[in-house]
Amino acid sequence: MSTPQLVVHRDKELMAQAAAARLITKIVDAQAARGSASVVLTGGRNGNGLLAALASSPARDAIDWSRLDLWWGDERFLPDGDPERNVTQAREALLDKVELDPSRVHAMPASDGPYGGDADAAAAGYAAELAAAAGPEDHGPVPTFDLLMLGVGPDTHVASLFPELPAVRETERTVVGVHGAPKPPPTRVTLTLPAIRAAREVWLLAAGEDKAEAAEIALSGAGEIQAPAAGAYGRGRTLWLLDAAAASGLPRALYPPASA
Ligand SMILES: O=C(O)[C@H](O)[C@@H](O)[C@H](O)[C@H](O)COP(=O)(O)O
Repeated sequence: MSTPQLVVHRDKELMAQAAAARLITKIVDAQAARGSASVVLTGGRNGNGLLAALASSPARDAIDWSRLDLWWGDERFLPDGDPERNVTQAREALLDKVELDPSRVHAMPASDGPYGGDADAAAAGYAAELAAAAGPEDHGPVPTFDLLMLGVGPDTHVASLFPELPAVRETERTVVGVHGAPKPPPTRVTLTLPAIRAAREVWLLAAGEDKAEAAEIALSGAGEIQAPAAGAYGRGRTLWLLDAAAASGLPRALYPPASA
């Protein structure tokens, strides 16, 4: 378990730009070291804001987009192409603007896909896809992600792991269906904490006043069932990327001065 590190930026816009620059460097370094990179994307405003910032970055094409494996931390269980799906929003923000290898873009199943409207079957199918991509050197039935990003919800949820609901309590399966999520839509598919913790690095994105309480709760020793973000950590590094508004409730000693 890696102790959370915090970086605080002046505002939401700067946080998105700085996180995008950090992501470019992370991917370029992974590709230089291992020939390819594996990244798990998140949905939500902060996650999509980061992707949009990356799309407009002058350094964007330092990444070899053909050697990048993309996975998702969660997905709204809706028909393919639905504007509310995380993959739809990621395509609009970035993915349709770069030359990815389609076989390396692993979207979670849609509700009109091979599993029909069965979110639990869709989750099992995605777990099988992850297991098939895992190698002997990996930690369990998921590939070792270089980076897994998570937007933090105002209630401290990450991915579709909501406080007290069954999915955050899962200790064996890597992907589960979610029913009755408090954040619409109610039916989702999500990685579980064991899958999240297989990542080398986990970045948690929290920008905006509405995330201040969640950051304070998650970083003050709360349990992962009550505060799922508290249970999201990487094997080598856990990094919270915040803006000053989201960090406003944190003890000043917990984080360095906000960037200029
Ligand atoms: O499917 C989703 O809704 C996201 O994956 C979810 O986990 C999101 O990251 C958080 O709810 C934060 O969302 P915002 O950045 O929009 O606050």
